[in-house]
Amino acid sequence: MARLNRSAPVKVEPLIRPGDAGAGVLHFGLSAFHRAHQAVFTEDAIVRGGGDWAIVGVAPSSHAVLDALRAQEMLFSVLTVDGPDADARVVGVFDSVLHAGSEPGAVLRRLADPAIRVVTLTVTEKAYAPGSAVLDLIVRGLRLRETPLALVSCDNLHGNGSRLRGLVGDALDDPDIMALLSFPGTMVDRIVPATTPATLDRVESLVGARDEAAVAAEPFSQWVMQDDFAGGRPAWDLAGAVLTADTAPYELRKLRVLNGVHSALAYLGALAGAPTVDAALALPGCHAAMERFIASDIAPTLTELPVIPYGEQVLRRFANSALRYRTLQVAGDGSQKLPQRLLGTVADRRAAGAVPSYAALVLAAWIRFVGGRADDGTALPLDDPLAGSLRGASPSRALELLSPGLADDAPLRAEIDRWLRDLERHGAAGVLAAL
Ligand SMILES: NC(=O)c1ccc[n+]([C@@H]2O[C@H](COP(=O)([O-])OP(=O)(O)OC[C@H]3O[C@@H](n4cnc5c(N)ncnc54)[C@H](O)[C@@H]3O)[C@@H](O)[C@H]2O)c1
Ligand SMILES: O=P(O)(O)OC[C@@H](O)[C@@H](O)[C@H](O)[C@H](O)CO
Repeated sequence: MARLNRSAPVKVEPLIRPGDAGAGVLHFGLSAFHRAHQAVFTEDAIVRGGGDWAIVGVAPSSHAVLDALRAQEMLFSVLTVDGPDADARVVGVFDSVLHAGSEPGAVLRRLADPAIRVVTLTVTEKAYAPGSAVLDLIVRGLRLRETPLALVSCDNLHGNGSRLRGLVGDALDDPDIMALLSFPGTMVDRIVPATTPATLDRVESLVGARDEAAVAAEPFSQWVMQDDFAGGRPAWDLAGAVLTADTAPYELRKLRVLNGVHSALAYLGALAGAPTVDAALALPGCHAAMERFIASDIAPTLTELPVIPYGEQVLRRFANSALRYRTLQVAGDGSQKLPQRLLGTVADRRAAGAVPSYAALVLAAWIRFVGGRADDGTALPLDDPLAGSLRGASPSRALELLSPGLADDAPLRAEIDRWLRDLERHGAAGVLAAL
């Protein structure tokens, strides 16, 4: 079958074609999530509101997606999957792509280019640290900047806008340039697993061309953002994004409920041998356990938005059997993710004098997971920047690596130890079934 490109005969035409709109957004991280989320919102915004807002994508290190997009003249597909149903869309919103490692000069020129008025990022939690290569490159480019620009973190971090502002401000140390910049907070949400060969085959049959940059995603997609764009923005509101003064309540609810439960399913599921999130949720007792985790531990820490109906919706989304999100993918980088997703819940419940038992179970499952063996003895991979220290660490040391002082909380520690004994004795499936 022919490769997707601008002249390939396809069954699904893109809503816009590369070149129809000039470049206005520079995006770092050609992640699966970016392609299924911001790229789609931005294409819809251009269709409904016009403007030169096509995306220049920057790959921080890997060449794979960049090469595929270049081979396909910037076209790629998004497969929306819902149980047995699937629908494909071809997206033409990319203007061009650059490789940060081998084309840093071109990236710096784009960061200084007045046509670029928004920079977005999906660079994973671990890149938000002083000295990270991608932030260093961005700061080098910002030193050349003379016109207003918004920098928008689209990663799963609480207070992502202020976090990025702090890191950039410290590294830049230049109030005049900082005065040109804004850092709107955002809550981003669409479940987008890593692309598999089955995704590519399904896209091929629906689109009528081979697409090596395709992604699959659930139907649900949400983007809540603070309306603080120093250089203007695409008409994302016309594409369904929610513009609000304060994104914090949305971020907190999403991180603690959706991402917290996702990680719970990842660690418990991986220990029990469940390959995917939907399979973990289907383990006997698991759905009810997650409902209680949300109601008993998470909901009392969130007062501004309804939590229980949101949690029910999240569990329905996780049950989507077509997503096949691997538990091992969600389980990766736990040392970077759990502080965002779980430790706020733990801290708030401890401050209220309660011991969050389900959150303690998730911590125990993570400790057992980093130990490297599933309940049946199968080896588990550990993809984490702290892997070298975590492998072979005692429970106290693992908790200390996650957050200094966590292991010293005696009531919490007793609950984690109780779960560790239960997991050792009965396995994760046995523990869930008995809850
Ligand atoms: N997949 C989802 O369902 C989803 C949903 C909401 C938010 N997100 C956010 O998007 C991010 C990407 O997720 P994905 O599932 O698409 O993963 P992915 O593996 O497709 O993409 C990861 C991206 O991060 C970049 N990256 C990795 N390590 C980096 C580093 N140290 N410095 C700079 N860049 C780095 C990679 O180059 C790649 O572009 C997540 O970390 C998360 O914060 C993902
Ligand atoms: O993308 P990560 O690796 O930070 O986390 C894995 C998932 O929990 C996450 O991507 C969710 O699918 C997503 O946040 C849903 O919007």
